[in-house]
Amino acid sequence: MFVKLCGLRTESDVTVAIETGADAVGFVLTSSPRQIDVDLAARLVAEVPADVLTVAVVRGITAAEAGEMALKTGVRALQLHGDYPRESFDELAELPFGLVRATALGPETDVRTGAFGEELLLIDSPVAGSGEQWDITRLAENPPTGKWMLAGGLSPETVAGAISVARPWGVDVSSGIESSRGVKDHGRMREFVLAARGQGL
Ligand SMILES: O=C(O)c1ccccc1N[C@@H]1O[C@H](COP(=O)(O)O)[C@@H](O)[C@H]1O
Repeated sequence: MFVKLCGLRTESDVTVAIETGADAVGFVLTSSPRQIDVDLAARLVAEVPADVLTVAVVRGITAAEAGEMALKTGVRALQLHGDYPRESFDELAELPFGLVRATALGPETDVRTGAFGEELLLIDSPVAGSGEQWDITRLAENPPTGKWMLAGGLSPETVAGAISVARPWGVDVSSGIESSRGVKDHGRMREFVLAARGQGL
């Protein structure tokens, strides 16, 4: 199970994420309690070994702005969160990082990974980064294909059950591994990765 830990803000967050064996780490560059600036993100990205995917997470800015920020940080992937159109992905296609299309599940959502040219698809709750759970049984009506990650209200306590219902390729979490909004709980980061890989208590 591919595991992404998102919203890291400090060197110790990054160190612990790497220790847990997480496959990917996310840095939020736009408005959020977890937002960090490009310079700090670049410093944290530089601490991450090559076998861990580094992801810049953005919402509510143009594709051009997102591409410029991602380039400055040196991340290997850019997560476009929200309703970015196909044209935004086309605009960013030649840049030297992969693209993650992050969207909530609606009746018209294209749930085929790669439909917009992205490498990974992320299906999230309607309010990204809120920690709110959503009805993942709806995925059965419109099952995603390819490499797709499940997010939205996951936690060490819920992730194993969510995986058994939704059968994603990977999982992504932010709120569920925090002690308070924006502050990562290193114990919960460890518990989450273990639980996602079926090694929880
Ligand atoms: O984490 C944020 O603050 C955030 C802000 C803007 C866009 C995306 C954001 N996070 C993404 O939301 C999910 C995690 O949600 P949850 O907090 O676990 O419910 C994950 O995809 C993050 O990349």
